[in-house]
Amino acid sequence: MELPITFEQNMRTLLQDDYDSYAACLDQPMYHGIRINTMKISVEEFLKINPFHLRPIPWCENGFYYDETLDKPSKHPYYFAGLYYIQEPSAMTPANVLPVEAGDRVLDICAAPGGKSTELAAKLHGTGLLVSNDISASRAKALLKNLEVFGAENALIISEAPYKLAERFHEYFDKILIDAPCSGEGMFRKSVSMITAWENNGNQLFADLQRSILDQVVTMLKPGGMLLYSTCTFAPLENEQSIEYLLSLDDRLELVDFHPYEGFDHGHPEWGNTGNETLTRCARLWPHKIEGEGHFVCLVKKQGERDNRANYGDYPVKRAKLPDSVTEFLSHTTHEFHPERFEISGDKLYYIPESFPTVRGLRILRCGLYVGEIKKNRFEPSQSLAMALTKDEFDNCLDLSADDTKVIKYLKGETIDFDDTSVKNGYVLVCVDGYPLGFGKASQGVLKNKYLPGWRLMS
Ligand SMILES: C[S@@+](CC[C@H](N)C(=O)[O-])C[C@H]1O[C@@H](n2cnc3c(N)ncnc32)[C@H](O)[C@@H]1O
Repeated sequence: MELPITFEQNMRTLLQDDYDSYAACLDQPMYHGIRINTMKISVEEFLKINPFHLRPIPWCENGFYYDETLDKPSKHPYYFAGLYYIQEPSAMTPANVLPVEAGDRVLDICAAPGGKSTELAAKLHGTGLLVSNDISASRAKALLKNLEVFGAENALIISEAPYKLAERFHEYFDKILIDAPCSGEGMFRKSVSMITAWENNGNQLFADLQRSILDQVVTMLKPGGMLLYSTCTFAPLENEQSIEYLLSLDDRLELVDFHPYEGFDHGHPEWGNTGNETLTRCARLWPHKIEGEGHFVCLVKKQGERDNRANYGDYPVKRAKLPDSVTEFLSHTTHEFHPERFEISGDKLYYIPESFPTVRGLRILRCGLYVGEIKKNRFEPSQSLAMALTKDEFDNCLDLSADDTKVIKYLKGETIDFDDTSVKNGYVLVCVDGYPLGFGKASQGVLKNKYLPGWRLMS
């Protein structure tokens, strides 16, 4: 692969004798992975129904390599059921390393399109709060979709500049992930357009951006909380030196040693400016040392006592009496809903997470779970509700097997005929091998398609 001369010189300086094996590996095919959504299915259960050629990714319990010459996971119905996320293997490390606990308030500040947020949501498993933010409104829409497909109910999806969040969320979060915008030197094998972008932008532009994000993020972390910084680039200016900058912002911050996986390199104090030996606690993933494209990852703790009692919500839910049409619909599901957390906004019904902040004035894409639309005398359940349910939680399901041609027809938005006599007229939760895909409306063996038009399978 032809690399920019300056980049090559930089890498030769960093890698020295290893440079040739790095350059040679760029001519090999890249690695592809899927990460199982443990909120919907355990790894063990997935492996029982797995249709792909999988191999475990050593550093991620729920991550697997697939064979892209044989497998097309983005076309499989299980993808539409949210059973996994397609992700470059080394990019699985950050959300895997951040020790998210049940009930945590978690911020993912550069979250789109959701590769890490979907795993953070799975780790929270419906507890606590996930605030997923991305400054790009268009990218935040993809983030929203991916979190909805995953079945996340407890997410607040925002598109704001970090300073706007810092004004609102002082020492608010238990865990923060900063998957920083970067020069993407670990993406060259994935896309040659990244090489052109590198030539146009260089490293300094991103180093400045990273520092401006770190300035804000550090004030939002609770004492006793942890933050994880990651990039998919190799330049010390955007890695060790960004961390030196971060550590200079607050005396309470210190690097945490996390389990060193085989093949991971440590951070390099000699590539920084301060000689801080604890930089060895960072991890570097190199594409010539592991089966992945490369990453930089480090975990930082803010010393102090963590006050978990502060994890209450201050969101003033405007409790409204639910219309009969909603109550009737909800009588068909055993999904756990606390009546005091429903909110009606216009004709839309939302279910607000327990720990929820006041969000007025922020550019919000979603507050909690969008449950559905209240029409004149009826209620239309949403696609996101279907994705948040399990098959057992709805009393009228049409369960199809993955190789049934009706599944693809359903995903394409077509009306389907069925002969399952146990399916009653009215709303039906359509499932593939027991995992929900969306709703339909049945009448005498014909299913009117309610799969969200924007999500439909195109080819
Ligand atoms: C490396 S990507 C994030 C990838 C994402 N974490 C994932 O795993 O799917 C960096 C993201 O940072 C966003 N970004 C750039 N500048 C930002 C800023 N000042 N504040 C928040 N997000 C920013 C970009 O829009 C981009 O989506």
